[in-house]
Amino acid sequence: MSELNELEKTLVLAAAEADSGHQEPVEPAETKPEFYKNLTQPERTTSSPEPDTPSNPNPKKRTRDSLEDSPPAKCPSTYSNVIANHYNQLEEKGIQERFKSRIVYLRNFHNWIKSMLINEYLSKIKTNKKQYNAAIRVHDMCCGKGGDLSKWKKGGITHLICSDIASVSLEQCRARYEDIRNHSRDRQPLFTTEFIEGDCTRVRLREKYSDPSIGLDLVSCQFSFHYSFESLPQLECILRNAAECLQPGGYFIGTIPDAYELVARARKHGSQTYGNDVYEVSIDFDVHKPPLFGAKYNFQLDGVVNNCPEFLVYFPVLVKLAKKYGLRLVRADKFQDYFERMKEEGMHLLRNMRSLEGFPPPESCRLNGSEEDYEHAKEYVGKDSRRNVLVGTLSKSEWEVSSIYKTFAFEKMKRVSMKEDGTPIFEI
Ligand SMILES: C[S@@+](CC[C@H](N)C(=O)[O-])C[C@H]1O[C@@H](n2cnc3c(N)ncnc32)[C@H](O)[C@@H]1O
Repeated sequence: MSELNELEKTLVLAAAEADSGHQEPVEPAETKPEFYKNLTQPERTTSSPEPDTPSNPNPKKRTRDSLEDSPPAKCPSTYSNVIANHYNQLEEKGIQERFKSRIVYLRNFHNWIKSMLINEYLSKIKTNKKQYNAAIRVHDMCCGKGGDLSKWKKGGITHLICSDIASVSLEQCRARYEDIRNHSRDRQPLFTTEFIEGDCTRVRLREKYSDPSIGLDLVSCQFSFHYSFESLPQLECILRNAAECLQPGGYFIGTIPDAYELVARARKHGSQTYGNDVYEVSIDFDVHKPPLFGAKYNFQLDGVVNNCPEFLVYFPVLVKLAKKYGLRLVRADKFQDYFERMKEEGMHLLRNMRSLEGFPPPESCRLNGSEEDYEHAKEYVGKDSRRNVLVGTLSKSEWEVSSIYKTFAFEKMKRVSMKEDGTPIFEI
């Protein structure tokens, strides 16, 4: 059996072991037909609804010309400062420190997922460009400290807009970019950049672009989109930011926690708080009646105290509302399914990025987790008749975290006409 198959099998095994309760989708309480009606009939909705109680989006009749051109939604000031402060205060850890972390392979594995997702959609964009070497313009929305800069470099893009609410992270991103540029020995010039500090759930970012008429090919929002589900106006605002400068055929991609998974685990454990030695989720809403917006929970990873609230992303609402902004869902995959689909193509990168832990560990090394965390790998190796079989895996605890997440990709539709009231109509 090839090494490739071994890796696959072991990871699949880990997934099965860490079965996180694949249950029937959990329907939030407020999937009211009127709400959907309003989402499907843009002319009857408002771009600035009443500050919502999550269960009552309370749409009013729209007064502005078009959904895309309406002003940023007004929403109550709630958690944005808390979130910005949290990220501003995060310590910048060196590579050595990061490598000692209990969740080093989990972080690397998530980085691999992001790399594969970015490559997948950059490849589609390049294929669709008629002109060889055509410019590729990207917006890394909620870019953080610039963890994806090297991915953009490898992807050969032309221009990158980096935006984030946390000024300290954005400065670190800028410094990282300068560092890459100063150390770049490539003959090809590195992509150009612009950095925008702002809350993408409350501010129209286009007004801050150096060229507001820019046509973007890709908008990427990694591990951040869920912050927008605090309220309907915030979701509307981020969707408009994602969509309005995308060219038809361009993509909006990202990674988010899967609401079904978070709620199903709470129900399975019969508790608002659950987790293992590397993560803990504390849910702040009724898991039997989750609201559409503002379903707040706390996600703590690797024992780091975290008072930063996160919000459940109810995916069907995202898909419905995205259509209003001309975004059509292309696909969404749980991380384990995305891995299944991409593992062969990404096997080389998986190794290079050290995204899996070797089992059994080499003599001089210790396992990252406890012995029980590798029972699945032990069992697998034990069943193999060959001697000295080495497999790549994630510890069960880390896999339980990874299997919470999913990828998504939307494509920007062509705007074909406009209703009398200015509502755009997109090609389906
Ligand atoms: C988990 S980090 C992810 C950073 C980066 N995308 C990555 O994958 O490495 C989440 C980021 O989202 C940013 N963020 C959260 N809410 C935001 C908002 N409303 N507007 C802009 N950025 C936001 C945070 O400041 C933080 O940098």
